[in-house]
Amino acid sequence: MTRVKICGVRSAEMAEAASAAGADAIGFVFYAKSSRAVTAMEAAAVVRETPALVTTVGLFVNATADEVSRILDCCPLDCLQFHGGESAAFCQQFGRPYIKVISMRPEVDIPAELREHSNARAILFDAWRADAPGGTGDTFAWERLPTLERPWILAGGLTADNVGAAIAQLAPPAVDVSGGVESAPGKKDPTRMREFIHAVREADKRKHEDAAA
Ligand SMILES: O=C(O)c1ccccc1NCC(=O)[C@H](O)[C@H](O)COP(=O)(O)O
Repeated sequence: MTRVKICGVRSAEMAEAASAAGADAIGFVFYAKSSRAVTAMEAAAVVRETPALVTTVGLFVNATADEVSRILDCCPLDCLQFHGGESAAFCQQFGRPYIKVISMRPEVDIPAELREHSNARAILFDAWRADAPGGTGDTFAWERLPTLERPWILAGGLTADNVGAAIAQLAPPAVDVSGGVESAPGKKDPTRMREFIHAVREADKRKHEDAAA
């Protein structure tokens, strides 16, 4: 079954709606320039209310170690996600599993990134844009993805309309969505979250049926 991460959750209501829709994980954006940014205290209040089996993920973009540690002091996140140029040594110092993002800029050296982050719990492939490190709603050319024998997550411009094709073509272990399940920047929409996860489950079902045929 394809796992689903909903990124950019800002309130207990959004977390509850994501969980009710069937999300496996929710992400909190600790990047002040984002319309989805939350403070450590805001995220901590949501994490306290999040059902036990939903994984909570904190996103950082070239934050300092002090900033990450201060957030972890008050917000018991399950996992960290790094969207900038962070080294493996930086990502591993917090004693939490981490997801490393590879932004698909034209010149990215994917094998080198994979080697550097060989201890990452998962690799997330996202679209690249010079003026924003993530959550852009842009897709990228999926044929650029490497074949991987380790956990990875597909992100970048996913919606209820294209996630089925992504699963059929690429069989990602997990998908990540933000803008595609919003009604306005930073506002997660319960109906869109349900539609997105329904599309994921339908694609999983088709894959299962095809494999059995
Ligand atoms: O969501 C943001 O605003 C954001 C800002 C800075 C770094 C990362 C950010 N989001 C990270 C995510 O994991 C998004 O879900 C991912 O980039 C996909 O976003 P979208 O294309 O809108 O589905």
